[in-house]
Amino acid sequence: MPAITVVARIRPMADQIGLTERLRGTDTETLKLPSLSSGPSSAPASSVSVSANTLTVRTPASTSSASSSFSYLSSTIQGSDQDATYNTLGAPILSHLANNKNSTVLAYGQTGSGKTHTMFGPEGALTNDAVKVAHPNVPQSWGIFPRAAFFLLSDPAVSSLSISAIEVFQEKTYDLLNSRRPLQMGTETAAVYAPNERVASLHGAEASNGTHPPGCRCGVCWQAKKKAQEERMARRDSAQAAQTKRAPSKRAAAPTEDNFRLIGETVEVVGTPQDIARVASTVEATRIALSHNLNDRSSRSHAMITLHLAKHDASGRELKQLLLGMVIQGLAMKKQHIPYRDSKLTKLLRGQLEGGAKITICVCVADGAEHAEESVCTMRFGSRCAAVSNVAHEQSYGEGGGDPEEALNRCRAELAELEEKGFGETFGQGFPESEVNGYKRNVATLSESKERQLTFQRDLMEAKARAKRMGGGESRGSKKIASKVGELAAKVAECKRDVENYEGLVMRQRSIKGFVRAPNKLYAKKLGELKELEQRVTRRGGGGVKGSASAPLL
Ligand SMILES: Nc1ncnc2c1ncn2[C@@H]1O[C@H](COP(=O)(O)OP(=O)(O)OP(=O)(O)O)[C@@H](O)[C@H]1O
Repeated sequence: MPAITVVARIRPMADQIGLTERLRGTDTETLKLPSLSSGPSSAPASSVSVSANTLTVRTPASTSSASSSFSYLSSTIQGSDQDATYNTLGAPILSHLANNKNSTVLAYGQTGSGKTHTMFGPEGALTNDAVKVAHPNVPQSWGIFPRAAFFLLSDPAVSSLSISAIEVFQEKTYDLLNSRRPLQMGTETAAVYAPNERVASLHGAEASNGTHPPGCRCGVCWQAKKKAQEERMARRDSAQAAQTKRAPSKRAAAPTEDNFRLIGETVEVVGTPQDIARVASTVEATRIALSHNLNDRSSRSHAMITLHLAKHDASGRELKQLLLGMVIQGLAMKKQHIPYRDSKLTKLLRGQLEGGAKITICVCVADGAEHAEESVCTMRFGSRCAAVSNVAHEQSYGEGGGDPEEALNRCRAELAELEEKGFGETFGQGFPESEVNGYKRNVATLSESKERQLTFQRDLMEAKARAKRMGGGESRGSKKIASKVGELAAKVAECKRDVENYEGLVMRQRSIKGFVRAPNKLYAKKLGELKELEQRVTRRGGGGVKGSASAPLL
């Protein structure tokens, strides 16, 4: 039985939902739409169709003549109905939680494909007014996260509910419920805030200078809105404190149970639908404010919201978690490589992807010719998820039975952790910062190039195996796979050259007397293990992807 259920949500075409889409990285140009048909029609063409649970993406003739069909889905959600979306994605996972299992819903897709809409709802939906109007029901426009929280609140078996929310951006983690304060990955018991780390800066200017129109969605205005909201909350809290003559903080005291605070993030207790709206809109506002101000953010920022619930049952207090994640697909993998395998995101998700947790992945695709290529990438990611079966992850390095690629991912993650703790290489005094940074960049590029090489090597192995199964010949399919094999072989060769170049550079820099100081012994040992594992994986051609429920997915 598959460990992961994959559902597709199709965002209607931009003109059907009153959306003006923009070219990535610019605020001014609108998207140029490649035509799916050779006809003169200027209307944007639909690129996604669904029949039963098979989803077909038609790619524009300019880039490819083929259409791709995917039939691994357990269901599909079309249109804007949030009730239907919750019934398909949220409700089953809540019943799993009721059986005392941790659960995860992950929305994955390109920017603008509807992840936030699915998880939170449309912008501006998370308000007290919406709660009032819908009372006693859940606001119709709300997405899965606030809805799940709403239903958990009304579950008599749930004795307390709290929420934490973090962002993973460029391999750093931030607290979305505490002004995006940097967090450090910690052990379950030793979670701490990262000291002396700068928060990625927002607009320097004062917000709301009177020149912005009402309803303006720029980063400055979002920041101002968030600040005003926080001030309102603080005023409300102190008014309540005066009434009850006791400390009113909505912030929960640090829970004693270790697994409540995996990385030291803020955990807010929620007790009413209004609390849910407040917390959810704070998370949304913090994310959106950032998206206007950090150029590269939209291709690299992921959010994870966790609902922590405590239940009283016969065996005492039970703690369960529902993780709701939004993972942005890196701009069509070919444009930039994001080394997900050893990433923070993977590390954070790993716990959820193991041991009986129910996982539902919602692959989000946007209808429209301009999104077709990205949609195919997203659907391919979904197919990798759907193929995952439950596999134990306990094998340790070097044991004959362990998957070396998985061991490699684990080893990389552990090295990163040691590095964060300051156990890695240090630098001699008197060397300019630019030189040290240049060295670090080279090391990072080297590691990325190795990762790319392994990825392409594995894809090449798979393509070769497929070519062999097809038996060659002149059919269109055979020719296509043969050309894919050639393409991948060229990429592997290119990566190999990069690896050699950067290895040379790094070695030269390391040989400068006094520049690099030896790392801590533990780090050095781990580095040795890493090299050995890299060789093992390279020897077997990148390893297999089958069966891993953690790192290889992301
Ligand atoms: N099913 C839908 N029905 C109506 N509108 C939708 C739907 N899905 C998305 N939208 C709208 O499309 C726009 C982009 O969607 P959304 O912000 O959810 O994308 P996203 O995947 O979260 O993007 P990003 O990764 O950049 O944060 C929003 O205005 C959203 O409300």
